[in-house]
Amino acid sequence: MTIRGEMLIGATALRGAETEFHAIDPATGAALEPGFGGGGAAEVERACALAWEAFDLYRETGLEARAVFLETIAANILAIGDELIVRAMAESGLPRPRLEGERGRTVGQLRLFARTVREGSWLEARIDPAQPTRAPLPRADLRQRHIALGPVAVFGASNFPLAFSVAGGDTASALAAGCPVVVKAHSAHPGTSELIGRAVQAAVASCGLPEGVFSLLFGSGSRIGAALVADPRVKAVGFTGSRRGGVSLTQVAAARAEPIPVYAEMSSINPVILLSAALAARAEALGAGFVGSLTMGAGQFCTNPGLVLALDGPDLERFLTAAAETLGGAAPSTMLTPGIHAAYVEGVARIAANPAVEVLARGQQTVGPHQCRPGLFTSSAEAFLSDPALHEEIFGAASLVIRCPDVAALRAVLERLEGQLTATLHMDAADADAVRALLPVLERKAGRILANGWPTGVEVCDAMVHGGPFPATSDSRTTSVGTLAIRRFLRPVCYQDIPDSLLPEALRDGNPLGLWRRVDGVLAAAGGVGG
Ligand SMILES: NC(=O)C1=CN([C@@H]2O[C@H](COP(=O)(O)OP(=O)(O)OC[C@H]3O[C@@H](n4cnc5c(N)ncnc54)[C@H](OP(=O)(O)O)[C@@H]3O)[C@@H](O)[C@H]2O)C=CC1
Ligand SMILES: O=C(O)CCC(=O)C(=O)O
Repeated sequence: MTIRGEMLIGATALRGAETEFHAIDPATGAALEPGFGGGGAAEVERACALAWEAFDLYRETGLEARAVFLETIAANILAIGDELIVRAMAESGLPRPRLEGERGRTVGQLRLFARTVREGSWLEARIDPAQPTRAPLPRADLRQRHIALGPVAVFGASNFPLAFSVAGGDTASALAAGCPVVVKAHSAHPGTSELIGRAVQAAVASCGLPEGVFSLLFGSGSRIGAALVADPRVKAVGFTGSRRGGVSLTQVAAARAEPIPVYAEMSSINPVILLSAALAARAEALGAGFVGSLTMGAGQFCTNPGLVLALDGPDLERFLTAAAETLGGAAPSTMLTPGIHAAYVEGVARIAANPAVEVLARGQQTVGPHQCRPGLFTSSAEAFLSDPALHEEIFGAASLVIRCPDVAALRAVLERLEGQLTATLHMDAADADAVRALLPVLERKAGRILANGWPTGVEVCDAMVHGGPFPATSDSRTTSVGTLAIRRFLRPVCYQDIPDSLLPEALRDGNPLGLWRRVDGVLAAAGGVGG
């Protein structure tokens, strides 16, 4: 497939007339061909108009047809072959095995949403049959299902050019819900975006769907991205990226005549708590395991363990010695973009210059442009509690270990944290009482609580929560990974006394779709109301 530097608007491909830009290979700093033309107001208008035109038709596609569409996107992505991996490597600096794994995750995610669509429980069909003889007042026939919100704007993430980008989790869940999608591609990987975008566009055509189900725009976030979020036909937003970008988009969305939800995944330092018995039993192994998680992918995961908390003492020293030794041998690795690299260098310099912080270890010296040299720092609970600068995420392989004098200080540090995607406990049986005391705090702070593991590497499944209170996300009630993500793009509608022949199939007598439905308070696969 040739990368042409073109945006995809419905069934057409066109070159934007705004400022031309190139992807940069972060491993060399060289500009990659071809150039991409940024889009402008006309392309936003066209993409949104087509999406709106497609909406009513697409949201009522049968469950089987929609599932086949998602599976076709997955097949088309695989059919691109190695060209996709080669281009993504050049645009992101990420290594081949990581990108091959990410492609598998992307395709698996689309197939998982196909299964979810077919199964249909996300429609949450509820039926409260009429009670005409109820006293003192009769009850009407009331039936509820969920419908798609409307066209969704998706912002591709820099750190997952496949799994959180053009056909990533936000797009898969929005399409599964019945929402057309307009993607604002991340400017760091436009070639990868075009390849994937063409795979989606081809699936729209071969599945006979309205062309506006999918469009892909290039250009500046603050112009074309903000214009997309402001467009009245867009009804929700999915975003993964910086706190500043995410907050800015929530403000654009809130300032609209009709405010809309923004599901922005932004910033998290993912505290890891080393409890005393676990630390005593395996401090060295924990130190090595921690550095493995910290340095994976140059630390460019929003689940990266950026903060470690433990009681001060000899066992923590053992952990720190092992971690420092492992980290000291860690090779530098290329970061995603010159901008992300510059932000990392600046963040590390800032924390290293903090008088309350000790530099415990740095990784091997860098040998090429835009490389991340890992860093491990320590400080005290007292310093952490009094200096909000120590709470800030440094995107990359840098982490801060806080020495806590006692459990009360550890708890105070946790209480002071902002919202998190994850919180990790390393514990043994003898730590159970401490865990019991900390769990209520962790539940308030984080979307996912782990025991004896590391937070990087998110499973895509039904039970996953990849979310959390602000600033981990802008809306803690949901997740951006896993099948529950579909809920972000749905809303309930209740049908009162609507004749059976006019009801959506999901709610008709006889249960023609064979759905799990709550009928008169009882959840059942079939049964009640004639089905
Ligand atoms: N939470 C997480 O998982 C991640 C966090 N980050 C953090 O973000 C920093 C920068 O990384 P990056 O990936 O470029 O993230 P950004 O938030 O800068 O960009 C993400 C996307 O949003 C767009 N955008 C940014 N700001 C705005 C805005 N004000 N209005 C509308 N659209 C906007 C960008 O457009 P454009 O193409 O113009 O840049 C891009 O498409 C990192 O150093 C890191 O701190 C990064 C990746 C993931
Ligand atoms: O750790 C993962 O697999 C996912 C992390 C993530 O969502 C992110 O970095 O944006």
